[in-house]
Amino acid sequence: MKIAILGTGNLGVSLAKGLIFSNAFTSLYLTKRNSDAIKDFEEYSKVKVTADNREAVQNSDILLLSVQPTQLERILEEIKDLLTDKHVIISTVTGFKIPRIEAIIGEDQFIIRAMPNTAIAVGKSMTCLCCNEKGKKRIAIAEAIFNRLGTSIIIPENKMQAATVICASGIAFWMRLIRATSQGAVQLGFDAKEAQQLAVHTCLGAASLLIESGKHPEEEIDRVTTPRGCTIEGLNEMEHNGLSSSLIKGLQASFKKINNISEK
Ligand SMILES: NC(=O)C1=CN([C@@H]2O[C@H](COP(=O)(O)OP(=O)(O)OC[C@H]3O[C@@H](n4cnc5c(N)ncnc54)[C@H](OP(=O)(O)O)[C@@H]3O)[C@@H](O)[C@H]2O)C=CC1
Ligand SMILES: O=C(O)[C@@H]1CCC=N1
Repeated sequence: MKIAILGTGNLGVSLAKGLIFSNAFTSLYLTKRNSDAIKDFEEYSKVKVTADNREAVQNSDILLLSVQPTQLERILEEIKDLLTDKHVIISTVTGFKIPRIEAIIGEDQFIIRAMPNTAIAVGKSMTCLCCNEKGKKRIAIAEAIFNRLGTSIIIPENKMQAATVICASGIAFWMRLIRATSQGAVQLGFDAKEAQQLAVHTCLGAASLLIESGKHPEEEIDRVTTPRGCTIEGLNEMEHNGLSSSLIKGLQASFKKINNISEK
């Protein structure tokens, strides 16, 4: 696959790392106006760094667009006359809906929206996908790419904002939960390094249990909570202080914000 990432910033760099470490391309163009900032990627074979989006488009088939929402229109205008039937356009841009993309480059393009997260750098992204009518013929390509770099599901476009909150912003939310666990572990006597190790591997264990078993979290919780034991004592104290409620409210606030941004 000849892939280009147009707009190699925070997410684009994560995408590039994931693609490089999974060796998932025959050539990879990375673009950025300040391309010097990502020059180091040229150390990898088959990777080309440039500020020239048009050169990248002409030499690639899969175009991953990963700029800020306010920057997407400009880049689409810049490349639209170069688009042919070989191109699959995959946008990770938040809130920039397919009809807006079609209004710039036309409906007769394979257009896919992807909402990955930065864990794509280590092949562990949860990525949600949707596409335009024509894109249905190429969605399997996007699935192949994102399944190699984690897990993907196809969803209707009207759920992409919610997916952004849960999966993309979700990385930040989980990081805070891990940090809080580490802080608690330090208070209980572990040094900072040990505390983080305990927190991340316990978090990984919890997620792995649910992935492998497909069970509801509460079923696994029941296995841990000894009657009158320390687990239920801790859980109830957390809930009295609003753990679940706080998380749900945070997700709702994030969702409200993303809808406001997208309307502008
Ligand atoms: N960060 C995340 O975890 C996630 C982000 N997203 C979405 O992905 C998109 C990218 O996010 P993020 O990586 O955080 O944003 P960044 O601002 O970090 O990256 C955008 C990059 O695009 C480059 N750029 C801007 N204009 C052009 C242009 N005309 N040609 C080439 N490159 C250009 C910028 O560099 P320069 O100015 O040098 O050109 C910058 O490095 C956003 O729409 C975001 O909402 C989605 C999921 C997760
Ligand atoms: O914080 C943001 O708005 C973007 C979208 C998801 C991740 N970063």
